Amino acid sequence: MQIFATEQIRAWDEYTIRHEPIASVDLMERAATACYDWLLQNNYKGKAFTIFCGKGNNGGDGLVIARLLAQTNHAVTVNILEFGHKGTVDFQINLARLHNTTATIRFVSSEETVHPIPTGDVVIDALLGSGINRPADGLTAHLIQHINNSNNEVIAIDIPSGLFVDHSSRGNIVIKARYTLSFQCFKPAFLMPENAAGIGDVHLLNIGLLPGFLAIQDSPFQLVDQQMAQQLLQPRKPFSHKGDYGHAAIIAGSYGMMGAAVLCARACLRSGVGKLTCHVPAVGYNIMQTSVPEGMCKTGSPGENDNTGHATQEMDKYDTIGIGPGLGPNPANVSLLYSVFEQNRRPMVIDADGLNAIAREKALLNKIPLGSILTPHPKEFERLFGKTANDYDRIQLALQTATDNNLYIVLKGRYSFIASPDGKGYFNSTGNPGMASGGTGDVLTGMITGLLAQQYSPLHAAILGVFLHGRAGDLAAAYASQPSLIASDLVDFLGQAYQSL
Ligand SMILES: NC(=O)C1=CN([C@@H]2O[C@H](COP(=O)(O)OP(=O)(O)OC[C@H]3O[C@@H](n4cnc5c(N)ncnc54)[C@H](OP(=O)(O)O)[C@@H]3O)[C@@H](O)[C@H]2O)[C@H](O)CC1
Ligand SMILES: [K+]
Repeated sequence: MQIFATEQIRAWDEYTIRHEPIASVDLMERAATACYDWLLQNNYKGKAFTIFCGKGNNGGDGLVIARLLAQTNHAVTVNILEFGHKGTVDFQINLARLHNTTATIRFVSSEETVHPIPTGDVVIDALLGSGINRPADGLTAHLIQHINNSNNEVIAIDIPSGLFVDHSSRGNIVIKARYTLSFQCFKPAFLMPENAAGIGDVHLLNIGLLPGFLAIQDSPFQLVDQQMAQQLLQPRKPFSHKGDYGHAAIIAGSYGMMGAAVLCARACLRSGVGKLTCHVPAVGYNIMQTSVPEGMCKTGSPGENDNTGHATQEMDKYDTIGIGPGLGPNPANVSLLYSVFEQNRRPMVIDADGLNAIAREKALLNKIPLGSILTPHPKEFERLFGKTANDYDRIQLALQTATDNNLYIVLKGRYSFIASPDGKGYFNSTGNPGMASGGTGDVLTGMITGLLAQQYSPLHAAILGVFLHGRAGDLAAAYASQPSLIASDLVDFLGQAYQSL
């Protein structure tokens, strides 16, 4: 699914108006009716509503919702924020239509004319939508704060008022919504952690914008959804053997952190790899052989209770390598990476302490095999590439770094972001907060490594890996719960995640 910026959303509206064809006021009716239907289907039937409208088309949506609610015997009060002009044409048409209903209409022209919001009323926020072009200030900001301070439940239409669609809103005064009812496609603002406090749960409503637009409009950002993941999945061949699915190596683990190696290796196996060799220090030999019997195991100094030595011979024989989970903050990681990068020039996966070693020894960045996948969480990303002012800048920096170094960067988070060297970015749609616990990243590294070994391209391995990882988390959380979810569950549910595609 494409993710569009403000101008593209506007262009899609216009395309639909022209080609369907449909009058813009009727498209507004359709959008607002979708919101009204959502309210009735989600236990808001019979409630009282206080609706705040600006004088743009977002406000117009609010007026239509008000009319539909009033016509079905809901108590509705509409507060219209005076912008000092008459409002858009569709706003005016719908204001005239609203006058014929039982809705109470008030105009808010100063702080003195702001009424308290009755306790228990559901607030609909239709002050500002995608037409916002500056931070809310003055009376607009006052109204937003008034709504936020009321403790009433707020449902934002299209986007919480005050939030910019496609650039940072840091410092803005923004509506804090319980739900955001938005139209047709995700907006970049919904995917940024910095906006988490305002957007609540986002529900996308289909308002019938014409799909033909998607063929003529490219977007640098896409949402990885079921359809995209399905298209990437390669079926297994009927007459195949383990040699057809690649030989992966996992270089991981240290004293006290062998669990990371186990999780990573088990995830790699479950992803469908043909053969796996685990490179761990001697201290972890028994652990690996017992916990991951399907994998082979190599240690740096066999027989010794050695914490540091990872075998580095014959690295070139692997189709790919996943390196980093649980290596620990060991200075020897730097020379380990030099050795691995020198011997094997195929795309590989680098995570955790592998990334931290590169952050320490920046010269390693130029040695990484082209097309490799880096999987940092935000802190690791910062150590590697520096601080950014906001989430949008971080995404731009990830894209720039991916392009400059011919690498893929998987920036882990609620909507993990994959930066591709061609300048395109992919936000993953699966996953849940239950996955915010130790070891889930090690599982992801194992999965992507396994997919790379099976000859998925780096981009496809990264996309499918993050999608399946999140899906496994969603299935595990549905089976038990989010708080109880642990990284091993992701490995256990990976089979069902594949099945769900
Ligand atoms: N397909 C769809 O997505 C549909 C969306 N619809 C709805 O339309 C809005 C977008 O409507 P638009 O009229 O373009 O914009 P807004 O209503 O968001 O804003 C209107 C004007 O407000 C002014 N503005 C901008 N920023 C501020 C601010 N910080 N404070 C005060 N006023 C502000 C600005 O005008 P100026 O002349 O003052 O610059 C805006 O133009 C979309 O969000 C949907 O809700 C349609 O219903 C159809 C389908
Ligand atoms: K809004």
